[in-house]
Amino acid sequence: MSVSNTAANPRDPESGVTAPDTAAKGRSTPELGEPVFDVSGLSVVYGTNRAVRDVDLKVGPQQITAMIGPSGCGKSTVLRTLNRMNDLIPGARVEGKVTYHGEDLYAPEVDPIEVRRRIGMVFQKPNPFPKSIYDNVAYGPRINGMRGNMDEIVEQSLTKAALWDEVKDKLKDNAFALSGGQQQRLCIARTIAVNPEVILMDEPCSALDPIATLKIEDLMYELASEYTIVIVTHNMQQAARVSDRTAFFTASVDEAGDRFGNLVEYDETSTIFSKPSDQRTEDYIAGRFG
Ligand SMILES: Nc1ncnc2c1ncn2[C@@H]1O[C@H](COP(=O)(O)OP(=O)(O)OP(=O)(O)O)[C@@H](O)[C@H]1O
Repeated sequence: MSVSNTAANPRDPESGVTAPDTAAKGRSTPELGEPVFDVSGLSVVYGTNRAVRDVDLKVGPQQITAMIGPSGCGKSTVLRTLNRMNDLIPGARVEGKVTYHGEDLYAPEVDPIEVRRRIGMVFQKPNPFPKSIYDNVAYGPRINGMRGNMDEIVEQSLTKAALWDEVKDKLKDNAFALSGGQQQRLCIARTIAVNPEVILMDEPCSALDPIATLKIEDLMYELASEYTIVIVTHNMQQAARVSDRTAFFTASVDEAGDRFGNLVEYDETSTIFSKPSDQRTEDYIAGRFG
């Protein structure tokens, strides 16, 4: 599959992309632009359970898209469809369409390993390898056979992950010696090191204290000038602070009594939080359920 990295940067005033006034952190919300992902009629089935149904969602380039909603409404499931992580779950089946730069992500000729290199993922709990800080970052480039100066790749990745200054004098130390917040930034550096275009984040701050959380949020904001970021978060304030667009999911019950997740509303974050069009979104934002 070919990948276009040439989309105009909506955060760059010189790029010709106009921005309406809104939003998180007092910055403008970029136009959606040419979608990186176009999800249509997406359902995910686990065994016989159609856990998520009929999701339509477009993710714009170099911006932060947040998925929020009550527990079990399918946020992580939908996130995993964006880099085919669901392939790794026995019994999971994806129906509908997910395109990445216009190409079917689930076409038979698409290599899921290559998909996961271009579309990286950061998980809820920091999960560094039991290796040195250096080797954690160098691991991906090495197994991908990337050429270039490894010291430079490691330094650049750690710098982009806002960790270089804290670890540059102890690169040979074991990654487990770092704090939780540092370990999560190391995992982000490890993701960046293989040169992805997209970073998916599944509740990346839920295991972190408030200060480490704010550092990761600042980092997300920095990274969004270069990467497309999709984040699942339980923390509504976090979605409001960092994201450009927010998708609100909920869990519904069908006629047969089966529970399923569905997308209620997707819009600019400022709209979702100030004038949502669906009562369920308003209730959730107001803390009336979920
Ligand atoms: N690996 C799996 N095998 C079977 N069912 C699963 C699996 N992962 C998720 N599900 C089911 O899919 C539904 C959606 O779960 P998912 O974890 O995507 O929701 P979520 O909104 O991310 O929840 P949370 O906020 O609690 O993490 C749930 O009913 C869950 O039980």
